[in-house]
Amino acid sequence: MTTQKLAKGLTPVLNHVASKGVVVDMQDVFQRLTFDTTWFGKEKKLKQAWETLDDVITGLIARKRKDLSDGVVSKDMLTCLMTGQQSYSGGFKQDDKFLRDTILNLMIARRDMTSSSLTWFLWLIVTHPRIEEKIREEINAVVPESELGKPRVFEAEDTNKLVYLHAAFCEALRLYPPVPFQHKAPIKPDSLPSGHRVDPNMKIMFSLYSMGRMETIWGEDSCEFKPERWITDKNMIRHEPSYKFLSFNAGPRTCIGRQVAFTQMKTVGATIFHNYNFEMIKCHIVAPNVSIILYMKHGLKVRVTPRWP
Ligand code: HEM
Repeated sequence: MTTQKLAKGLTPVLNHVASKGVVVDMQDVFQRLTFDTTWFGKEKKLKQAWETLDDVITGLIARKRKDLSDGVVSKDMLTCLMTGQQSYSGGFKQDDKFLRDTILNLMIARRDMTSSSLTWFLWLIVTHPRIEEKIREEINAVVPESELGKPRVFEAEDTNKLVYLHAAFCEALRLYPPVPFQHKAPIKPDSLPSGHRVDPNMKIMFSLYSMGRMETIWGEDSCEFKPERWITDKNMIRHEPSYKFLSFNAGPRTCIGRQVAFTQMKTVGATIFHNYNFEMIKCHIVAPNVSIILYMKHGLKVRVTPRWP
């Protein structure tokens, strides 16, 4: 699913729930949106599911290999991986098992991380009206005058100038990292900067969730949702080192989908806040679940109303 389709796929669903006046779980909507796996039924055994995925992915790789040998070169991630372009693959050609695992990773990573981020982001914005207003002001400034006050689906190109929206996503990811904790093991005995000795039998756990809220890392207002902290005096996104802002991991296994994720999230963010108002359901409890992905335990139940007739 391309970035544009992601935002386009959302509007018919939201128009429908708005017209019926029903309560909708936006976490569920975002999860369905970001991963189209209807062909991969829940009742299937894991082995069968793996074989199906294997067949599909092997077919994709074979088709791409034929395209490449016929001289058809397109600008997608699989082409980059297969032709060994530096930015995606580290500059060497990949074997089929590596390609298959990477494609699977891309499919799964996309669904879980992006839908988790969108869910927390939406909740944070709806519960911070001042920030919601600023996001809408910024969105209005990029909409051509002839299209103001009308429904609109945003595309990747529209989102380049949305600095405040980008900052709001960074801030949501800082406070609610979709991967809330990680572990690493040293390949040989070593000592940490703290002086603690570590060896290959040990696993070092660290909590990204806690690190995103530590005063020693982010300052006294570390627990506040404040997109402004990400914006420089020149109205650009402030660069934070990946070992400080760890939501995309750091080092050699860092997320390769970071830019794609921001573009997708911004097209969805701009589209939903331009077109709809969201109202939280009273008494609905928003709480994180205990899992390797930071979902909302009870989903995100809201009512949706269109902003334009
Ligand atoms: C907000 C959205 C996203 C977040 C927060 C995120 C975060 C992460 C994190 C923390 C890892 C490291 C996982 C680990 O070491 O166990 C990772 C890896 C990865 N991500 Fe993302 N990701 C996001 C979106 C995406 C998207 C949209 C794609 C694909 C287009 C993607 C592709 C990948 C891949 C392929 C890896 C594995 C890299 C490797 O192991 O070499 N991610 N991501």
